[in-house]
Amino acid sequence: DDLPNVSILATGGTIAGSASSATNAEYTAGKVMIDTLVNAVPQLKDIADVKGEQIASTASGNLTEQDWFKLANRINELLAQDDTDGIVITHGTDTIEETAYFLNLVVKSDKPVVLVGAMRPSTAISADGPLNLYNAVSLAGSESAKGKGVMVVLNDTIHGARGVTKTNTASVNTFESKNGGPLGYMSYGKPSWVRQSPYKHTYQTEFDISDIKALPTVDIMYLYIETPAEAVDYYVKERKVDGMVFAGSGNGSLTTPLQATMEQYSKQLPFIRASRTGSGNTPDVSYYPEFPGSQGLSAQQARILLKLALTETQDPKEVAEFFHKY
Ligand SMILES: NC(=O)C[C@H](N)C(=O)O
Repeated sequence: DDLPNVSILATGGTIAGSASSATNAEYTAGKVMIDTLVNAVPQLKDIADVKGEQIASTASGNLTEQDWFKLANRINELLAQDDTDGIVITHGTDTIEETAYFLNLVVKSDKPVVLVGAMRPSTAISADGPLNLYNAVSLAGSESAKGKGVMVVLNDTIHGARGVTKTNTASVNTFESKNGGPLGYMSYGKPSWVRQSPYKHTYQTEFDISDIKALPTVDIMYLYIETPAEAVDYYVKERKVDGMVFAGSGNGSLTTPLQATMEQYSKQLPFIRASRTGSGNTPDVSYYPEFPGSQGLSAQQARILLKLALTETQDPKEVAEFFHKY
């Protein structure tokens, strides 16, 4: 047949969750294996030739950098083959925005890569996973999804990896694309597009993890009234971080004591200013010359870019430039 070949790489999450009844709010994530999820949506065979692989089976907060390497290397291997047209990754929604952005920076192909999850477990009344999976497989096999970067699909919406974030603990409409809006929408497998990302991604990026065994250590500190400045000493001296991201207040503001402590280390390692507000720009500003803004990236996405930037350069000024490109 001339259906597209789509590989589904499964990692767990609520889409593979199972509860004791169809109305129980408590469930175990990552219980149901990929073949069962695929068999639950027989319509998939009308839109693609689907192959499934189990990469992990967990709630997404438990995924590790080693899982990311496994996933990224497998995706690059599959997409290099002529008989793979696109990839779907089933994933828990809690951290889907982190894996999506990581893959957006390290996948070396313009073929579609789509992450998909669900807010209701597979056993629930009106489970959202089956239609989300149908949309994801269809999108991964779509010619028009090529070159758009890694995408996240839930609730009939196509989000680009940069800026997508979970905004609600329970709603099926939890995902939003901050600072720009979604790339498009899905209607029973049919994509329609409204924008493109102006940032570099996938086949355009300079990052290459194929020979890397571990990424530099980057942690996040969250700012609030009376944030202990000595926590910075702990991260630098005890944790021995290679860089740090601050979820600052407002557009990446710091407290005066925090700024003073950070300045002691600013020649040694980069500190990036993100925001705890959840949206809006975090620009470079003249009053914090040593501390570049994340340019609107959330702290958790800025951490990933900083890790990858540190594989290319240790120079804080050069690191800062990556935040304007990606
Ligand atoms: N809706 C979900 O998928 C949440 C789940 N705890 C996870 O991220 O694995």
